[in-house]
Amino acid sequence: MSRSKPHLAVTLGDPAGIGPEVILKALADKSLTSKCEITLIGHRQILQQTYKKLKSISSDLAHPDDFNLLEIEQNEHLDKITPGSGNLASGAASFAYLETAITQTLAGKFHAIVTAPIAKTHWKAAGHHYPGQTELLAEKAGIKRFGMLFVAKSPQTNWTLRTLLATTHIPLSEVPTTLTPELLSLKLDLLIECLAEDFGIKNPKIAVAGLNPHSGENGQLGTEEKDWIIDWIKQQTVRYPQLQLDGPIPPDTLWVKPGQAWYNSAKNAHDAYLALYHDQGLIPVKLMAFDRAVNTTIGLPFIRTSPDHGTAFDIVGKGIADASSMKAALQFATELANQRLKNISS
Ligand SMILES: NC(=O)C1=CN([C@@H]2O[C@H](COP(=O)(O)OP(=O)(O)OC[C@H]3O[C@@H](n4cnc5c(N)ncnc54)[C@H](O)[C@@H]3O)[C@@H](O)[C@H]2O)C=CC1
Ligand SMILES: NCC(=O)COP(=O)(O)O
Repeated sequence: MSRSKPHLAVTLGDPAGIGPEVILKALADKSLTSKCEITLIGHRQILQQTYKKLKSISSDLAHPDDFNLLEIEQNEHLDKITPGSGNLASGAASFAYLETAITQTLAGKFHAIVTAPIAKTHWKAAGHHYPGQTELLAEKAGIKRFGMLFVAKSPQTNWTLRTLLATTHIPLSEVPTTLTPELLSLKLDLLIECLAEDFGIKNPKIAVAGLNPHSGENGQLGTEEKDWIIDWIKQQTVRYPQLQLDGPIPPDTLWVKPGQAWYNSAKNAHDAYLALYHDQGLIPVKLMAFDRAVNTTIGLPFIRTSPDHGTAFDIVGKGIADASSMKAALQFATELANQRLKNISS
């Protein structure tokens, strides 16, 4: 693949959700599309329906015919897709879009995949039992080390919030037993590699959240910190002498400094935050940056980014879906691809 601009595969996500809308809105932004080449992966009929429905209520909307489209041939259920309510048909379609994007990317056709959101329940209805797109990407790429990282740049201070989730789509009750020193070491290794390779941060400052209120208050409010998290943190500074690893920081106060860095001044903020479970990391991310955070899968042999939001079935067809996070996902994929191409050539 030799191109002057990164070539991005953009999957439509669940065709009954807001994916097609935020994609057409994002692609109307020429400052984005001039920096990359785009191939959409999905069904032309879905894009045309979205365009027809929204063109009178949404001023900034790209015409689907202006972009390359890799049409998915699997279309026997297409007439059963109802905008605003996903089902087996929309789950089967969104799965096929991503599968195709991965196969083509592994074959060297694209530098990066940008995915619109899917609904996990509809994948399940279609017989695809994955917690999310992340796990399908990892499985098809043949890797076991991967992580879900959220990245957002503050419009106020230009500071970048980076939050890695140690565990993702599992019930809260399974978090304490899923978290192990081995799992945390794997996620930390990935984070350190990613900070160096993609962000040029060689001596990172990383903060680790506690699991329990007040990080357990010396075992009174939970014992995981006392039992092993505190020791694990000490061991990592031996493994990585260049690393500043702070924690376990009580999970409520952990987010005070990133909040200050986001709105006011980046003094004393960390380069990245390791949250121990989904909502511990994503509530602050979405509070600060719902309109611009990007979900990226680290550890893959290719780039994958996605907006931070879901399918938003409740607002489909109203023309009110905000495309900023999709724009940020396209922008970030382009930046990462350029950075990696630069790393290869230097
Ligand atoms: N990357 C992905 O594929 C993701 C998929 N999901 C999936 O999405 C489905 C719905 O999940 P929810 O928890 O309801 O989250 P959601 O993000 O779809 O919606 C939450 C609320 O935010 C609003 N919203 C979301 N995106 C918006 C946008 N771009 N502009 C304006 N308003 C927006 C929605 O209308 C809704 O009120 C689930 O099946 C979930 O699995 C959720 C998050 C990420
Ligand atoms: N909450 C994040 C999310 O649902 C993203 O999942 P994935 O589909 O990117 O694995």
